[in-house]
Parts: sequence; C-alpha cells; structure tokens
Amino acid sequence: MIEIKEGVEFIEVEGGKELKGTVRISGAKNAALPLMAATLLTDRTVVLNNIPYLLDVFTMKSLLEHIGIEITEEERGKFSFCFTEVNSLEAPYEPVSKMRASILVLGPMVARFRQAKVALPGGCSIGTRPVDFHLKALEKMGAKVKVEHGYIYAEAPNGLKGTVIEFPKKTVTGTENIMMAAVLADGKTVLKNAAREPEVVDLANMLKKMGAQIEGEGTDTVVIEGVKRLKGAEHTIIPDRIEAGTFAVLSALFEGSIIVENYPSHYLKYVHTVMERIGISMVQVGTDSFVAKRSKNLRPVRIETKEYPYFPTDLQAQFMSLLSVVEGKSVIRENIFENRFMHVPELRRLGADIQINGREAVINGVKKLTGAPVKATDLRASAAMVIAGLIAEGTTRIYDIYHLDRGYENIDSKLKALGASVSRGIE
Ligand SMILES: CC(=O)N[C@H]1[C@@H](OP(=O)(O)OP(=O)(O)OC[C@H]2O[C@@H](n3ccc(=O)[nH]c3=O)[C@H](O)[C@@H]2O)O[C@H](CO)[C@@H](O)[C@@H]1O
Ligand SMILES: C=C(OP(=O)(O)O)C(=O)O
Repeated sequence: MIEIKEGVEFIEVEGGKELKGTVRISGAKNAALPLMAATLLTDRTVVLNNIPYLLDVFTMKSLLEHIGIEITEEERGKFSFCFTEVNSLEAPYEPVSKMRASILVLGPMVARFRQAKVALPGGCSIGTRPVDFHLKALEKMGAKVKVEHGYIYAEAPNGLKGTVIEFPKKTVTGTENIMMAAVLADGKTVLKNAAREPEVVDLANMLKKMGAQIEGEGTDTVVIEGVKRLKGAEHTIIPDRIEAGTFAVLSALFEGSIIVENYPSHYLKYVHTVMERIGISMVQVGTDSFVAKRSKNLRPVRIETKEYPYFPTDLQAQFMSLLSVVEGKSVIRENIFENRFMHVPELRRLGADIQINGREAVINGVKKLTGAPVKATDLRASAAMVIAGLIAEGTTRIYDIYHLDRGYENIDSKLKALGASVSRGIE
C-alpha cells in the first residue's frame, strides 16, 4: 500500500553523484489501469500479474472495490479480481477526481449493467482533457448520456448495439473504454482512427483471453464482434515504456553506467531514432537489458510529440531535461496536450535556458544546471525534475512530489540502488 501524508511532501535530490548499476522496469501504469477496469466485464476471476504499486493503481483498486469487486493480493504484483455482487453503479467524485483513468469504468459498467454514474475525471492538468469522444461513442451505441452536476449519467436499458465509430482524434482511454463497451454489445463495432498504443493492444489481448472477439488491435481500425459473456483469465501486464524511456535518459546522462532491465525496446523504436540523432544508442546487453552508449558530444534535435508509434508526449518533459544540457538549440513541439510545458519555468529555476513559443519550446543547451527548489507540476514533469536534479550541481528540493508516486513504482529505492542521494520530507 502507498501512504498519503499530510502537508507538502518533497523529495530532495543531491546532484552530481555518479549513478551506476541496474534498474528493473515495472509493469505499465497505463496498461494496468484499463486491465483492472476490464475485470468489471465478467463474474469470473481475473488474475493480473506484474501490477505496479502506484497511487493510481490503488485508486483504481478502491474504485473497483466500491463498485463490488473483491480484490486479493496473491503475492507481490499478483492480484485476483472477483466480481461477486454489485455494490454501487456509481464512481464517486473522490477517487475519480484524483485520476483521469477512472473514466475507464464507464464503458464496462454500461456494457455489463446497462447503467453507470461516473464523476467527470481529474488527473494531470496538462490540458482541458474532455471525455466527449467517449460519451459520443456510447451514445452512438445506443446509450442515453447526460452530464449534470459534475457527473456523467449513462444508461442503455436495452443494451449497447454495435456500430461504426470514428474518433475525431486519436484517444487512448477513449479507444479502451469503447473497446470494453463493445465486447459485450449486440453485433459488430468498428472503431476507426483508433489509438495504436501498446497498452491498447495489451487490453485487447487480455479481453481475447476472456473470450472477446477483437481484430485489428494495434492498427487504426479495430473490429469487435460482441459476445454474450466473458470468462476469467490470467494476464501479465507489459513493461512500462515510459518508465523505461525515463531511465534510458538517465543511462545516457550517466555515460552508460545504468543498465535498464526488462526494457521494452520494441515499444521505443521511434524514441530510439530520436536518441540516435542526439548521439545516444540503446545497446542490448542481456535478454531484456539495455544500456545507453553515447557519443562524446551530444547534438541538439527537434522533437515533435505524436501518437504511437511516434514520440510519446509522456516522455517530452524528461527529454527536455536532457536537452537542456546539450549544447546548441533544440526544439520540442507538443502536439497532444495544449498545456504540457509547466515544467519549463521549473527547469529555468535550475538554470536551463528555455523559451516557450506557442506549442514549441526552444531549448538553448547550457553547460550545467544548478540545484534549486522546484515544483513537480504533473507526473512526467516530476520525473523531469528528478532527472534535472540528479545532474544539477547542489541540492534540488522538489515539492508536490505525490505526482511522481502516481506513475513511478519505488522510484526512491530504484534511484538509491543506483547510488543517488534522494530523501523525502514534509513541510
Ligand atoms: C491513463 C492513460 O492511458 N493516460 C494516457 C492517455 O491519456 P488519455 O487517454 O486521457 O489521452 P487521449 O489519448 O484521450 O488524449 C489525446 C488528445 O485527445 C483529446 N481528447 C481526448 C478524449 C476526448 O474525449 N476528447 C478529446 O478532445 C485530449 O484532450 C488530447 O488532446 O493517453 C495520453 C496520450 O498518449 C497519455 O499522455 C496519458 O498518459
Ligand atoms: C498524463 C499521464 O497520466 P494520466 O493520463 O493518468 O493523467 C501520464 O501517465 O503521463
């Protein structure tokens, strides 16, 4: 269990220590959350392995328990989910407001129980992040949906019907939510302009083990033939490509002294092409272990975030920390979220030279960063601050660090094992 403490929690990072050793990548947050929500689709037991111990995972656990799922920790990282009786068809404000992915209970609840009341979701404030595509898709499948007093009310008394849904823009949780709704709908659902992220594919793989009929996952057209019921299954969650990318950046900054184990290189192919342009190669040193090899002088680059298989927005902040010490002018364009540069003023406190110009950040590499008090403004921004703090001269105190615990399992112990000086406190 993860403890939430009173007051403003911070992490203090002592920069300039040589990091080396091996770090193991955990299960993916963004796969674990939809897979946990999918357990609402059956009355049989589902067992999930490789669940990361993250705040978001425990928020999803409480939400599912509130709805009526009995969740047992069989061993570390292995949980069984058994839906015995419906306790509530409401996902209340308290857990939902903490986590964007709570919206993922909507599709399964409407599909299986024909009604749901779900608070409008919260999560990282990196943009307005509406859920209109989820709601319009459910309406097209025959649900009546209204949003009132901060809650989404959806009902489909005669069940959901398969149809063709074209998302106006690619949406990861939207694709997952509607895929889960469609597996129990009557007839065929075609999802066009679907998200292709590995986490969407992981969800489809588990749903197929449960008896769902899905084709085309991982492409932008997914076809789902609804079935009457789903059975139980056991599934192992894929490694977290964003945590892996975060440690790849550290491996590069510490001259290849950090070996990253359980590294899902196949999900990071595009990221690797960007790294190659900077002068960094991820080299395989074991079955699933990789290490960064870098040229003496790293080169500035232009990066644009884009849906999978391209450069993930969830690695943008961490790469900005790296580029802030790469000599020359780099540019990062954020195409997915309109407010995902909140780490820029914080990096500037550490001495980075970065200007924002609309959707683009222009980074002029400096020779070194220097420690300062900063704020973790969102999940990946927190990781960017930790990276910057580790390479800065002196001490960096990062406030509002709870964001980090939403997405990085045991980050303190993983970093300490590499020789970093990190400690937590409360002010
Ligand atoms: C739990 C989870 O998996 N979170 C990930 C997921 O978030 P999430 O699924 O919330 O992000 P989306 O893919 O839905 O968002 C993509 C874009 O579509 C817009 N949009 C989305 C839905 C909608 O109904 N209307 C709408 O306008 C969003 O505001 C955003 O601009 O994908 C993001 C993009 O890779 C990642 O940063 C998040 O880490
Ligand atoms: C933005 C993220 O998470 P969420 O969608 O859960 O807010 C993230 O994982 O970087």
